[in-house]
Amino acid sequence: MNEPTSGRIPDETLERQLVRWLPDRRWFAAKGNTISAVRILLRHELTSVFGFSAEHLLVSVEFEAGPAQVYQVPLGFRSHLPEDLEPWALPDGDGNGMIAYDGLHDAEVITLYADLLAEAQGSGPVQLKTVPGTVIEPGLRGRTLGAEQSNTSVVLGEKLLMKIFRLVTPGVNPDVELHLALAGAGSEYVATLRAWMETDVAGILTTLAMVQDFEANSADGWSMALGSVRDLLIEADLHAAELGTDFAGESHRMGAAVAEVHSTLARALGAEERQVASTTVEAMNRRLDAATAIVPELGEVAAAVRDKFAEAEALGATAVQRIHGDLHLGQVLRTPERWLLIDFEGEPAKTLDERRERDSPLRDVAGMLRSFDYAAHHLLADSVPMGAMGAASQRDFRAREWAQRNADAFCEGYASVSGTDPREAAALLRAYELDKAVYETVYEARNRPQWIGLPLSAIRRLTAAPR
Ligand SMILES: Nc1ncnc2c1ncn2[C@@H]1O[C@H](COP(=O)(O)OP(=O)(O)O)[C@@H](O)[C@H]1O
Ligand SMILES: O=P(O)(O)O[C@H]1O[C@H](CO)[C@@H](O[C@H]2O[C@H](CO)[C@@H](O)[C@H](O)[C@H]2O)[C@H](O)[C@H]1O
Repeated sequence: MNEPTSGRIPDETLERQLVRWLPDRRWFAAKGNTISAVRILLRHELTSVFGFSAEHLLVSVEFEAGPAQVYQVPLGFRSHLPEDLEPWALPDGDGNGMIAYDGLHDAEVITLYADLLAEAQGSGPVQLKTVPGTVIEPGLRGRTLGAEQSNTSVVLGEKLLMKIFRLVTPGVNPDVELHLALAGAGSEYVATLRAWMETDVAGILTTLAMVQDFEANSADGWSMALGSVRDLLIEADLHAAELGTDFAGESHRMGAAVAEVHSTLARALGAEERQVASTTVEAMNRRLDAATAIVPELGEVAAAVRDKFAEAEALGATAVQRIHGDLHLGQVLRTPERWLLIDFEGEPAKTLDERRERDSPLRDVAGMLRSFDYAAHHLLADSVPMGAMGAASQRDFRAREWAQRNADAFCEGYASVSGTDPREAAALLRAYELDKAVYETVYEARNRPQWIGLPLSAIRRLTAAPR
């Protein structure tokens, strides 16, 4: 290690700064809960030279109500903060002449992680594991990848993507677990896993980050779908099928890719039959109750939603296996060759045990159908007042047509690989769509309140559908 810096910000000061800084982070998963305290669990120095240092932090965040959560907060410290890092500074800075900031927005800090990867070793309690056969060249320069989402992803030398999990749940992250299983089975439909980072949290080996090939020439499904919808809304006299940017062919291929991944996961990790009533529907009703306490508008539709959940019980038993768990258009990447699925973490709001449970592949299909609905309507949601969202305007009609056309194409693509069309289990598929839309109302209430009309309209439409 190099010469130590003059000042190290004391733990208590950093903890106080984090109480004020964390709630506004995009990746802070406990929006709506008031933080009562932040406690540093791990504070490990990665480097320290005069005027600059970097530390890897794990903090426990305690709330006025509800269980504590662990977050990962790599920090940089500088005596003078360059302008581009100012937005990432923690408030009330200048502890001991140093200013703390989010290290994952500083190329110099990110590059420290790239160096650890190249050495294929960790630093102190932070351990790195490379997949056998992986050699990572030294000197890869780091940069933050675009907008933050549930986690923070950085690109190393335009070759590797390192995703640093923010909310850390003790245990092996399903993103690493499922990527390993899929790679082991030779799946072509995921980016190749190269390494991961782990540490011990309360005696449990816990994933901190994962590293996979960066698909530089890819586009994400959400941007591609929006391009198609935008063209449709400009030319609202045309049907979706008449557009040069019709998306149905891509949706068909995407459905086929999802079915391939499901079949590989079932082969690699097993599948079984489960009763729909006592497992799936019970859990959906519990989730609806919890969501209604947060989004009061759900109270008006809760009985109708429950009726639709009950219709799914008629199926008796259904096959369950490991699935993606939070599939939407932002979780698929189109490379020049094929669609890839990314981000196998499952829904951020679920516990690790829930995310690792076997579930019906129809949950993933429903996730994508919900996403077609979002893509079709969100440009309208930004321009039309929420009260008027259901208005039968020409553009609204076209948007619905687009969502239906792509949902059908996706299901047909899925059936072309699996041999079974997901629409055959219509009641269960609808129940999963409703369950997802209920989850989305909570997600939107907490993250993007201006979008809450999207899932609420969908719930009204899905509950009005005939048996
Ligand atoms: N292997 C990859 N190559 C290129 N871009 C990727 C890759 N994996 C993810 N991305 C991009 O990074 C973004 C964040 O990835 P994701 O795994 O969804 O993170 P989060 O858990 O934060 O939602 C995605 O929207 C996608 O565009
Ligand atoms: O951060 P993640 O990608 O793990 O997922 C969370 O955020 C998503 C939004 O970024 C959210 O997805 C919802 O909005 C999408 C459009 O932005 C839409 O395509 C999805 O269908 C809709 O569910 C996702 O639910 C949430 O878990």
